[in-house]
Amino acid sequence: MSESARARARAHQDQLTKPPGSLGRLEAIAAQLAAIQGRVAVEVHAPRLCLFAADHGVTRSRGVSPYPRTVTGQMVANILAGGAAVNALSRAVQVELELIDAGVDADAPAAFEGAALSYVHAPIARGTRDFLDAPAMTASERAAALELGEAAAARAAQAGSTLVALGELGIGNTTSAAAITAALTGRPPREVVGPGTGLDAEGLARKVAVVEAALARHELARDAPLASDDADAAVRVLERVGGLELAALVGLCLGAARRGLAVVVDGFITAAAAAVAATIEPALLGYLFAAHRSAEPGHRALLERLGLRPLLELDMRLGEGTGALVAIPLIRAAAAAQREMATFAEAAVDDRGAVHDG
Ligand SMILES: Cc1cc2ncn([C@H]3O[C@H](COP(=O)(O)O)[C@@H](O)[C@H]3O)c2cc1C
Ligand SMILES: O=C(O)c1cccnc1
Repeated sequence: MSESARARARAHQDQLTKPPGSLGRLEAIAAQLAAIQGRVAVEVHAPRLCLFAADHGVTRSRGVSPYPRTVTGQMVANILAGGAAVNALSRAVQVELELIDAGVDADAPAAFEGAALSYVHAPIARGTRDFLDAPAMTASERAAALELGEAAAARAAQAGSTLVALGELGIGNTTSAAAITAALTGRPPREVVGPGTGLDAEGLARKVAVVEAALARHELARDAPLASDDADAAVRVLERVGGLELAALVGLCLGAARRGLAVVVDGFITAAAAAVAATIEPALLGYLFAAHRSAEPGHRALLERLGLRPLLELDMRLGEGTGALVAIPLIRAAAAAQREMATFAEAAVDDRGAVHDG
């Protein structure tokens, strides 16, 4: 992060042909990009959505999602065919899409044609273990998933991207995200567990009980938040109650920030991954943009922990990176204003307080 570039960006913004501060939060976005990129003439080049998919052991018999786990693999096929929300939105906002199978419980899909995306088939396991029985993943699976995310960051940087967006797919992953949220923030499960894809009241009560049991099983339940830099504890939480796509997203966040790329967080699930990553490496915080605030209740607690104010509030609760996608045009617009506008001097526009002789 370059605090001097941030200060220069702020000073430059006050020279541009507009009343000071009149581009509102777009100015804060552009100043943050300046700090990330170390220059005033910021740009959003080749933005890319990295969408990690994986299955969750907790979906086998616990009734935590209204949808069966087979939907994860079927949605992977749908994305490869170009028919998911993430395909339509990434086309609409012109963001590159990379889909990475980090651990889907399905056979490798047949060759695909037509959809404008790249696909990486690198499953670490056929989903996690049920975290009511055992840690969701082993230490070596966790390390491999972090590495998968790190490799995605390296590919994005290699392709010239200056911004990556976080996306996830995995039936049951709002349960994993809620367990992570409770463990990191110290909030009780009933406050951070939500309906996900649409559980009824009975299902919601079951899901709260599952998260409570998982926290007790792994001795993660606590009434206080995890220290903001307790890296070992954050890794432990990830291993015990996380998911392979979540661990890969942690690796992506860390790898992207290390390479000076901005990171756009999507909804509740990606925020859980970002919060784990920021506890491992607090310097990540300066690289994060929160795209929106999901309807899922635990998202608010995570945004508070991260100190992020979401750009949008659209009552979205889909995932796949869809909320991040709709926020990228705002970030792009903020960069364009800072880079392209004329100053008062360049445009010969009188600044405030200029005195006319008559
Ligand atoms: C058809 C379909 C498409 C999706 N795309 C994203 N999700 C989202 O919902 C899932 C998490 O919710 P839960 O924890 O309630 O299962 C994840 O796959 C997430 O990406 C979807 C869910 C469904 C059903
Ligand atoms: O906020 C999210 O990311 C979310 C919420 C529900 C289901 N899938 C994703």
